[in-house]
Amino acid sequence: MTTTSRPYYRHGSPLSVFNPAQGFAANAPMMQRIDVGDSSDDEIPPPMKFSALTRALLDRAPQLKIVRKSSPTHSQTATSPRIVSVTKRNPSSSRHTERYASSRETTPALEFVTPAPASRSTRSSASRSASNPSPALDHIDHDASQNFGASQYDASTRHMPPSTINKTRHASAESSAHPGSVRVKRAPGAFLRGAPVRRGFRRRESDDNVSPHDGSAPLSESQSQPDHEEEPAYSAGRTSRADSANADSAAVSRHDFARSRDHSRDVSAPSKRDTSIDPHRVASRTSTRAPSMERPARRPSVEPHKRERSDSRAASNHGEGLAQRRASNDHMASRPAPEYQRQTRPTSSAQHDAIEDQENIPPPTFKRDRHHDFKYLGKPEKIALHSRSQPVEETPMSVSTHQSPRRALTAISNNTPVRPAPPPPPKMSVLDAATKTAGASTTKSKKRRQHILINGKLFTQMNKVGKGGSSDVYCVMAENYKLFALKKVKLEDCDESAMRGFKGEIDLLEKLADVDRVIRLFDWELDNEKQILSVLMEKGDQDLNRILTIALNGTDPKFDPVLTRFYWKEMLECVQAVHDYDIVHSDLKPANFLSVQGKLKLIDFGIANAIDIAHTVNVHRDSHIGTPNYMSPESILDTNAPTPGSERTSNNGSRLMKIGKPSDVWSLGCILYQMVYGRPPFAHIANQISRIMAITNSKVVIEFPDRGVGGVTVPSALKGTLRRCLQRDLHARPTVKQLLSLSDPWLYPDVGNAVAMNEDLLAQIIDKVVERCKDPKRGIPSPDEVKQYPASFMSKIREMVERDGVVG
Ligand SMILES: Nc1ncnc2c1ncn2[C@@H]1O[C@H](COP(=O)(O)OP(=O)(O)OP(=O)(O)O)[C@@H](O)[C@H]1O
Repeated sequence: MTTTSRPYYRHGSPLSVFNPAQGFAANAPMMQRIDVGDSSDDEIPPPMKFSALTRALLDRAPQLKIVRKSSPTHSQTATSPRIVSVTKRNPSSSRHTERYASSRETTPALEFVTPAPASRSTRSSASRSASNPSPALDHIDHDASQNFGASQYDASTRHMPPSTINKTRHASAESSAHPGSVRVKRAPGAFLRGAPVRRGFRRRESDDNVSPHDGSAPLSESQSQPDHEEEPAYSAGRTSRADSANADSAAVSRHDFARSRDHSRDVSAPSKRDTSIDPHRVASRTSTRAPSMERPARRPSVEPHKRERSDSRAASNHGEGLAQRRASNDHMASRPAPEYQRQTRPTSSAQHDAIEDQENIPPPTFKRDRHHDFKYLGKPEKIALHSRSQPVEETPMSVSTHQSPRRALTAISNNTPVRPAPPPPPKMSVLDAATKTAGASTTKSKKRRQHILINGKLFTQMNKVGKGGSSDVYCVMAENYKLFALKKVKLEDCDESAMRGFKGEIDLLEKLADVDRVIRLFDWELDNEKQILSVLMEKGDQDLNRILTIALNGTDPKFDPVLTRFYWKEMLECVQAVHDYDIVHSDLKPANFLSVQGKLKLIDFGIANAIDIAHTVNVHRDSHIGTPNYMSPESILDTNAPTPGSERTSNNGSRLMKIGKPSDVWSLGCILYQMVYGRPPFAHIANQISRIMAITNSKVVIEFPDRGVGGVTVPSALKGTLRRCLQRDLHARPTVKQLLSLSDPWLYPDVGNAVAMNEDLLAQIIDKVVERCKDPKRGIPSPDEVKQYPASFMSKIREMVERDGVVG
């Protein structure tokens, strides 16, 4: 799309009324707003009347050109020469050559330079001719631009290759075809009112952007960059374009035009290209733009002084403008061609004529099918509805449906109430939220990460692993990442006996430091200020109480002889280790056996003591002793039945009792009983006092059922071990050393010549003996023969076990 000054008015054309004699100047805004680029320009003008001299020259020359140069008074305006070229060979083409004078005629003969009438800025539908498949029209376009003298062009046009004009226009006109052209209604009534009636105008993107792939002539750098040149308000060298814009935004009447001109600065909407030039300015305009002007319409008018300034800027900023054009060209080239630009262009003259004929029908701007319209423009329907809701007649601005959704939304938001504020952003990042621990866990986490110094060595306190009657046990990590157990004993509530007990425990642990079956003591520290005794020990995995709880309280618990035997032997090993040091633990219970890497170890020597020569030891017990389930009768009797005046009362009032190694054996027997039957021997007695009385009362018989947990048969050897350990007579109890001996049938059932026996096997043996006795031939067996029977039967049973794997 381009604008050229055309001094020629068709005879009889409504535009002919605008001549200087009638007060209309070529540069009058109204004139600039008139776009004669419509197809009406293509009408064949009436034949010209030539003088005699002219006709003589025409007769002489094979071809004649009449060039009308602008008059001096109009030369400063954008007045272009009018070149009339007459070609003899093809008279019919005069129609076109009259519109687009060509200097490339191969045989120019004569040229008449005639003063051009008052020029008017017109918007030439050069693209139409450029898009015309006719080669003649193509070169005519080019030549026409070449013939425009420098003085006749504004500054911007001067720097632009002539083809720019054609290129700019042809793509839009051809690709968008009917809806995009400027329409000047030539209704007689409208012209009588003094101005052509603008039926509608659509400025499309294709007017400014030329797709390099739309099949037209190759684009030069300038050709593809008319945008910055065309905007008078924001870039230099846009006079031509500004004229075009003025024409685009033609008002219906002079009154309308004047109004639009008065408010041109305020109400003019920048074209879409403006956003690429200065988004801020566009945004500011958008904010003040009336709803009807939300579309980037062309300026209704451009004041003359502004155009002059644009012209001067065009000259000085040509280099900059060129760079902008290049950048814009790259940008536009990278943009996908809109759908309408990909429309099939007519290639035949018939098609071209069909397009030309469309000017005679009402412009489709106001009667176009909505869906078709926006399919054609590639715009959302919502935007189209909004845009078209603005009646053209009520605004001096041209209303176009060509607007970006962004602009439409902006305008809508300006007219809508303030939207509710969005929800506040999250106060913390996703990572913070994911890693955050809230509430008590945070406190615990901080405590876990507490650093502790024990005799100058730094440890990191971690989780708590156990809790006793007077202490808490934590897992701590040394600087070498090894884990230890730290037992923290609160001494503030402890009396002297308790303090003595803790001191005795440390002494014993230091004494048993080399004993593998005793938890190892590494270090200890007494904090007198905080009254805390810290004991750093080897860390165990879990105590036997937890192991038994899991095994006995699980689903379908069953007595497991193998596992029981294993832990029984482990416990014996631990107790044997301390008994070897003549130390009585005196508080054996499952919780004091700790599993460390599969091996049980003893902990909690708080009331343990070295034994005296009499194999008894004075043990100080206070009230904090827990459940009596594992307490031996002698320890209970001594505790519960002190004899007045006896030595069983200590100086500080605590109970004093003499207990020895047999007491630990009783306690071991209680633990074994629990493993077989699921509970200690007297745990079924709910009342605590009754339970203690039952333990000490020799008349209360301890039951040893044949079936253990889950109905599993309890081996006789196991029951034998239980019966021996749980004797109230401490002297009758076996020692730990005996329980560990290879002769123990429970711990070592297959040791020696012993074989497993059951009732079936025994019945077979008895049947054999009876049969032998009933044999009349052999008679009653002799005494010597009877003496051989045991060895004979044992041999056969072993053979049977080895052969069949089972007895019987
Ligand atoms: N070295 C250790 N490694 C792992 N856990 C331990 C360790 N020492 C103790 N525990 C856990 O802590 C619990 C209490 O320990 P301990 O019996 O020594 O404390 P206590 O205050 O003496 O208890 P009690 O009231 O029986 O005298 C144990 O049952 C065990 O689960």
